[in-house]
Amino acid sequence: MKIEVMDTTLRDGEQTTGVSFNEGEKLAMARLLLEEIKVDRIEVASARVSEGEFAAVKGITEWARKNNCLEKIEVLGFVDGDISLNWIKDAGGKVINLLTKGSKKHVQGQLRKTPEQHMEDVAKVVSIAEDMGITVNVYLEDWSNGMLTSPEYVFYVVGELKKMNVKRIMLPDTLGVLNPDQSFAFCSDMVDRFPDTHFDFHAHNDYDMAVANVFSALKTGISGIHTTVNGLGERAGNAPLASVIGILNDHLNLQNSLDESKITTISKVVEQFSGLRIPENQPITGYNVFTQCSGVHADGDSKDNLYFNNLMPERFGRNRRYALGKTSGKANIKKNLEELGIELSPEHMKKVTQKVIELGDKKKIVTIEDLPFIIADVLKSSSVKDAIKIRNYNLSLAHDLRPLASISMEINGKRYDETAVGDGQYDAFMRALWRIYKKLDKVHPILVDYWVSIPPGGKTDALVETMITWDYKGVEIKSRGLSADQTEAAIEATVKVLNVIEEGSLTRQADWKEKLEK
Ligand SMILES: CC(=O)SCCNC(=O)CCNC(=O)[C@H](O)C(C)(C)COP(=O)(O)OP(=O)(O)OC[C@H]1O[C@@H](n2cnc3c(N)ncnc32)[C@H](O)[C@@H]1OP(=O)(O)O
Repeated sequence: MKIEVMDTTLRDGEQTTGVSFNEGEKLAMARLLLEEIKVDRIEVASARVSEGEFAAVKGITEWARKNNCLEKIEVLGFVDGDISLNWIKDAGGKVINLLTKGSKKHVQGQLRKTPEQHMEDVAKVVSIAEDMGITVNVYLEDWSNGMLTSPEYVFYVVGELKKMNVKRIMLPDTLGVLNPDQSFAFCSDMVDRFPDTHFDFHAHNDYDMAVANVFSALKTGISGIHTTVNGLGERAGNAPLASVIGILNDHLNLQNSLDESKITTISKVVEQFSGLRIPENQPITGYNVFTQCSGVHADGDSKDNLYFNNLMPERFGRNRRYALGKTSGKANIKKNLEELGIELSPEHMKKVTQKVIELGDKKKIVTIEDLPFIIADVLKSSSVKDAIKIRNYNLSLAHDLRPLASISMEINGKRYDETAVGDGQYDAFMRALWRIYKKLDKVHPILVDYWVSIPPGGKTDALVETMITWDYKGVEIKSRGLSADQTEAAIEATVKVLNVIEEGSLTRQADWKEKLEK
């Protein structure tokens, strides 16, 4: 049996706090959902809401008419005689998803009607719809609570609906109260009592069980399910389309029309339009869910794809990535280097790995974009010895006070301490450093240029590369440092140049270059 998927990103998804789609955005999403993802139906709005919503529905129905898919465009409407129906008709719609009450509590408490009166009102709307040539699907709002507290009412309502010209009956867990066992039991009950009825199940994620509930509901033989892109929707949202695709294809093997390779595109589009970021660990669509962080996993992948599951990223138009950080080993780094087309000697590989782990200790993740900087940094410093070491430093920055630096350093095994103020933290650091040099009667290089960059796409927590140009006895030298912190990167570049100077009596520019760029 083929499962029908109705996506309600444009209606329930828009009921997410703070989310409002404009006319153009709604049309773009409608087209992507129907043309690219190939969902069977979409619910695009609630009737009567606003002029903007009317224009949006009109835009979608005009496009759908030209593309022969008007029956796939659905609009939620109310039990209000012909008001919602006229709104839908004027907007060019052909399908109403009629919001009826699925629990006794709601019919009595909100509409203040008896079940019989409610059914009379519903029958009136269905009959008007028939005259207007509008297809009727019916929501049993609060159906899950109806099954928990007034099942006889639910069975009465469905019995009445079966006498009317209703195409589908939609079973919403409106308040997201069900668990998978209850979803299975209640959907089974509906399917058994009312055979030959098209039932859709509509989950909400209040207990983080929307996808699990969809899984259980689909095992009962219901005909369709509702989803939203990125799990948008009222309160905690609905069942995310991407996760539902995963369980339909991998756990239930149920026939469906969805093209999973396009799911990443629509997720990103909806992320942009809704302004709600996809959590980085969101299954299938999250930025990091196809990233292996641990070195052991990367090693296993290289040997025999030992750490892959069925959710291969390529299915969803994505690639596997290997994170760089303190949990990454050689294998992770090798995978990244392969992607960049770089090969390193075992010795350099070891150094790069050490540097990545060291940086990972300070920063959560090192990205592939950081890697060329790290390699350049490690390779450039590999031929220089370590006669000068900064043991400790303390830099202070306070409002209305000049930055202060206290440093403790080692030169050829001897310790020196100094403190200085400066115009910035790095300036204070350098002044303290040069004081030590002055005491030792050592000539120090003069800073002539200071250049800072972050890898492309880097954020405020990205690695920073500092390139400093020095003049030492008339010779221009460049050194670079790399760190998550700009001042630390500058200090690293400084120590590097001091070590090169300390190492020998090189004076020719070519020699400097050779030392620093090897
Ligand atoms: C399953 C779901 O998520 S349901 C989502 C339904 N969609 C929406 O609510 C979309 C946004 N809503 C709106 O823009 C507005 O609520 C409108 C335009 C639909 C109606 O607005 P208003 O006329 O101002 O009414 P209000 O917003 O206060 O809604 C409450 C009224 O609707 C009635 N109502 C509630 N459910 C239904 C229903 N299924 N059918 C008909 N009337 C209903 C209530 O009884 C109440 O009527 P009353 O004022 O006579 O007591």
